[in-house]
Amino acid sequence: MCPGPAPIVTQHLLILDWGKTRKKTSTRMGLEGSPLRHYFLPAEDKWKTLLSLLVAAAICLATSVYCWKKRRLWYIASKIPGPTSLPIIGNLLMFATGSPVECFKIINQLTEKYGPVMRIWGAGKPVVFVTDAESIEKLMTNKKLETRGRYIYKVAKPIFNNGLLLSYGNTWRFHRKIINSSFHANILDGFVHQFSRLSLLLNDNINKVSDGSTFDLYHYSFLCSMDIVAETTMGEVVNVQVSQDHYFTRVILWGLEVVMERFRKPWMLYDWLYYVTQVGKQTKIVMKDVNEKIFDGIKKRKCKFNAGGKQKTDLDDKASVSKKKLCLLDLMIENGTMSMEEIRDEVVTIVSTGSETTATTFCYVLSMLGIHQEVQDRVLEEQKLIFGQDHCRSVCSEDLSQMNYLEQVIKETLRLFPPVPYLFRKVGEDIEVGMGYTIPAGSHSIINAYLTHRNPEYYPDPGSFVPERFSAENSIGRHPHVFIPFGGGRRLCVGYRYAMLELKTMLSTVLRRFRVVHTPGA
Ligand code: HEM
Repeated sequence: MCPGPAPIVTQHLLILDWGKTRKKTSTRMGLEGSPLRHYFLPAEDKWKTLLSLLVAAAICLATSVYCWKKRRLWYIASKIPGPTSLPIIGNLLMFATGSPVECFKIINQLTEKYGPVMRIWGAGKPVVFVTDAESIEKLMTNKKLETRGRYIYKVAKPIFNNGLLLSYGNTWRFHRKIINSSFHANILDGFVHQFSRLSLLLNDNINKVSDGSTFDLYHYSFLCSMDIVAETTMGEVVNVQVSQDHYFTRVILWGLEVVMERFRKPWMLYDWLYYVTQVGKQTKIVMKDVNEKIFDGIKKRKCKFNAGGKQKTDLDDKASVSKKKLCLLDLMIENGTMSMEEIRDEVVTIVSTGSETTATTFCYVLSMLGIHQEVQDRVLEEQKLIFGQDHCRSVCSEDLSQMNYLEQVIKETLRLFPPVPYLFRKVGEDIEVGMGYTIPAGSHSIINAYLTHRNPEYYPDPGSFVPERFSAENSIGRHPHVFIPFGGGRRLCVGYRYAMLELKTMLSTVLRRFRVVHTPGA
């Protein structure tokens, strides 16, 4: 076959290019016309070339080693269905809008398309989303699955430091044991009168603004749950419902800002970069102020504890627990093994995780009751059976144990609107999940609670609001891992019983006094 002209032209151009370069170099060196002129480069150019070659070789070597190490992870993950991706950046461009709502929609669409075990790529790492009971159970019960991953850790570290949410390994196990015992049933029972007193303040606030028009309920419910969690954790009367300003409110609102900012801008994960930005500098100032105040609070409670003769509380002795009027901080101090910094981390973690979630759920429950008036009527019937016509009586723990229907309403609301829709886990060993797929060690998995709760296989007619789904008889036979608003496994929400008692108290107090009405389009 006759060679075409194209390669010849290409070679010719190449030769011409080389010729030009050599000519320039040899003219500079005075070697014009010498036979050596083709072989010499100036010393500085030689070093530059050598250095460039070395850097290129090092990059090639590092890339090859990285790819070699990751080959197994990539191979196993590539068997899981998911969208096609670009080299290095994976599927990150799909989420470039940065809007949480858009990202949420995209993930739901991808899961619909690729199935209950779906994989995306994020900068060389597979991220696997699961929504089926079998996979969730395998993930939740895996002993090596106890960290939420480096990304979550980095994002939230400036606020929570080594609190329960972010810690892992022995530190987490040790602290979790102490905090689990602080949430003992007898301690929680003792909190109900505080829940009730502070919910009455919420009623007063709602009363001031409920003139028949709409208002921002979240603002008031957030202040109330803030008052509740801060008082039961630190033992201090915080009263943000009255004054609206307290260091706890500041740290939580600031914390939410920081977490969202770092989540949206991955380069902010580098501390050296983050702390020179305006937000980073402000975080330092806010946290310094908050930490000083929390340390003060801890010192005061320590003094009180020491003055009381350092007697350990027998948590099973209900009478002595209620007499002592303990807060969660007291039990951490009593334990005696946690440092001031460790206690601070846990206090900030509990106050932050315990306020926003309950306030959001409270608002969703009232929205559902506004839309479903017949459900609100049933809730009120149950309240009448417990309280008669008394709209103002305080709630006690015996009352709460009778609010079965209200509990079903809360659970159905949490099913439809879980405040934590995604549960993050770093996979420590290969895990065989549903549909025969394996999630390889080193990848990230995200349990999609939102879509699991809306899977018609587990909840027929999933979009409808039907609290009766959670009655005792209708719950028989339901897979334990398809209702996961509080997560599950070893990292199950430590405050889930606290949250249910608090929500029931707040809702009972408000619903006995006010009728919630839905305003279409508001
Ligand atoms: C409706 C209210 C609440 C919801 C929906 C909720 C939900 C969750 C979820 C989904 C997790 C992660 C579980 C996992 O990864 O498997 C979690 C963890 C946690 N929650 Fe809650 N929560 C609520 C209320 C509370 C309250 C009131 C407190 C404290 C007073 C609290 C303290 C915590 C803590 C400390 C963790 C970290 C536990 C650990 O990793 O060991 N939460 N919560």
